[in-house]
Amino acid sequence: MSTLLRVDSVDAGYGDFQALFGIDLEVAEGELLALVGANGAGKSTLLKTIAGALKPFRGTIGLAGEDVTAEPDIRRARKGVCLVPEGRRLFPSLTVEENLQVGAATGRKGPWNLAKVYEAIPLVADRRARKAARLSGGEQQAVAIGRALMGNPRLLLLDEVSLGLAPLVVDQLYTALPGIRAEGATVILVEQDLNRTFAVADRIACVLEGRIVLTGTTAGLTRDQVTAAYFGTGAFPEVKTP
Ligand SMILES: Nc1ncnc2c1ncn2[C@@H]1O[C@H](COP(=O)(O)OP(=O)(O)OP(=O)(O)O)[C@@H](O)[C@H]1O
Repeated sequence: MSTLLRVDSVDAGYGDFQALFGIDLEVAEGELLALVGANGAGKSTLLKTIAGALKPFRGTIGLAGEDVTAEPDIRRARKGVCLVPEGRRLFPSLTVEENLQVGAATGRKGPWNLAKVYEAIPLVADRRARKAARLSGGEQQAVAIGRALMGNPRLLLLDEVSLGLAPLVVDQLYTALPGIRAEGATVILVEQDLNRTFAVADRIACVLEGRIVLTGTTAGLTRDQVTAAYFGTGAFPEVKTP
């Protein structure tokens, strides 16, 4: 499979503070990669750097063979890179449907439209006429994913979208994932729940204190290895598996 995303020797952070150190990562077209790591490990920072919301101090970000390091998030969005950040970022005075329509502003052609989003995430369909301000946190999160899909993402970056959500909502989001991939999206997600991670991901990358300390296919890694990498205990394999 061809490489969609290539992160090369990336250092990144905020002002004087360095949060990421020498990140190398490749994600193949169509793959689902899960980023795992403790609070503050640097997962969100990595997603922001990939999305172009944060400019790396050093290193490069390649998308489908093109160096996009210098391109801001808006230009990357037009190329299909879409970040669904932690927390709610909807327009509160707009309805759910209007918020979804905002997502189509990338102008990217593709399989996703309102009907498809409603089919994939029924919870969103049920709330379509409601103002975003009147949604629960979980409902807003589900709409944020729907809005991202409306932009026909080529690379969908989901940052802890299940955080604080009711199990029913999380189930609906995870049930929608295979369909999202079948429509052609490559996905990187941050997920704290290892059971879910192992159930949905093709590959896992563990981030510890700003470094990727372990990567491997879900089938090739054990929970113990991932847990040890998460907490920074135990020995990690010296060589990263493909
Ligand atoms: N806007 C910011 N300004 C300064 N430092 C920040 C900012 N955002 C994050 N950091 C710091 O960067 C480091 C990495 O944070 P990041 O949010 O990427 O971690 P994370 O792995 O996503 O954590 P969590 O699981 O808690 O969301 C942390 O030390 C954090 O305090």
